[in-house]
Amino acid sequence: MEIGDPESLEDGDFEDTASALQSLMDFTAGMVTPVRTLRSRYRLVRELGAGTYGRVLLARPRRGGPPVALKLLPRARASWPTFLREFCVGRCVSCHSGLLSTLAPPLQSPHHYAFAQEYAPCGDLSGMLEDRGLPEPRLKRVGVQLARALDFLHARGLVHADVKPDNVLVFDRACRRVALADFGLTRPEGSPAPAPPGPLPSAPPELCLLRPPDTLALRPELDSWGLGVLLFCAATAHFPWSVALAPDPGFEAFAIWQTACPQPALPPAPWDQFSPAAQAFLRGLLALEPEERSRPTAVLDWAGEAWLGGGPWPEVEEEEEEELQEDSEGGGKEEGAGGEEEASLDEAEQEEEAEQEEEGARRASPGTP
Ligand SMILES: Nc1ncnc2c1ncn2[C@@H]1O[C@H](COP(=O)(O)OP(=O)(O)OP(=O)(O)O)[C@@H](O)[C@H]1O
Repeated sequence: MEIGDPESLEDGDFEDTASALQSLMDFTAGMVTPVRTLRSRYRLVRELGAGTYGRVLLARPRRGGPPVALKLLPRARASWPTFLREFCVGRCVSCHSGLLSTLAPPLQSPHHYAFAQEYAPCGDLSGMLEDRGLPEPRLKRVGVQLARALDFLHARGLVHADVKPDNVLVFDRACRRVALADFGLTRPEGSPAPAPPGPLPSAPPELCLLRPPDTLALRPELDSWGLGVLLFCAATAHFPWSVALAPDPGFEAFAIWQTACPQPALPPAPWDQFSPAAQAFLRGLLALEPEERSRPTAVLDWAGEAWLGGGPWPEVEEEEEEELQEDSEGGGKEEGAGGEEEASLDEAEQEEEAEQEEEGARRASPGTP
């Protein structure tokens, strides 16, 4: 069975998905290409970002072709199965435009595991939200694309488990294409999820309440909550709370609104800046009880309605004007599209240099351990 086959996963069968993924990982283990240095394959241009587990570099394949985002997992921190799982999940879901494509072959150098992914020229969504939220047309595009992407993952028995603005990559400033990335925590539905290492604003209450060593079986409802928080962030440029637990004041006000019976005529701030349609789907995605939560595709039912107050939105004029502006400034252009100087040595290159030097030294003195 392939994990990309929804027919065989009608019941979201954990055993089937987990064993299919394990088989794929076993097979892929024999295909990981050893390289003496990553620079033999790629020209490393600059760092795109860094996360908990690794770093991502803009890189140009030496064989030619478009620039890629090279994800490096230091072998000192990432285990072999962790690397294989992230690569295999990424490959399996690469056919969906709302999920970032992972490119073969996976590589291992003396210090890193690595694989390439398609490069998103506009970076991640959190970078677009520094000052203000997205205007309505872009917000809707983000919501619709991510709802479909999550539905695709869930239909294959997988739970992303890390839906947040940092993990949404943007290909153009109008958000005509965005893709969910970072499959480092993606697991078959039903897998045990540990308590988060610290308070996370995108984690649902059931995960925030978990105390080590307890675990929680991963369900798609975890991603529904992540999508609800993400859409709030995309609209307002803020998280609704620091953590989804009392006594966080933002969360308490929301929880009182969610459970009030009868419902008050007006929602509390900041939820009152959303239209009644958006309030309805956000309350569904952010239901406090996981079993009452809407599927991500609930967003699609409301795509024809206004989501924000303050409209009407001059969609065509606004977007076209901005795109023209970007074109004239060269924004969204393929970066490193040939002819550029190789970047001065950054940290990753220095590491690679060190690898080469170490190896040279070992060869020069064969008796040294
Ligand atoms: N394909 C890409 N194109 C452009 N930028 C990227 C790409 N992939 C990653 N980045 C940038 O690098 C950052 C870190 O990437 P990623 O989330 O994959 O790393 P991570 O170590 O798994 O992070 P986390 O701590 O969230 O687990 C992203 O938030 C983004 O800013």
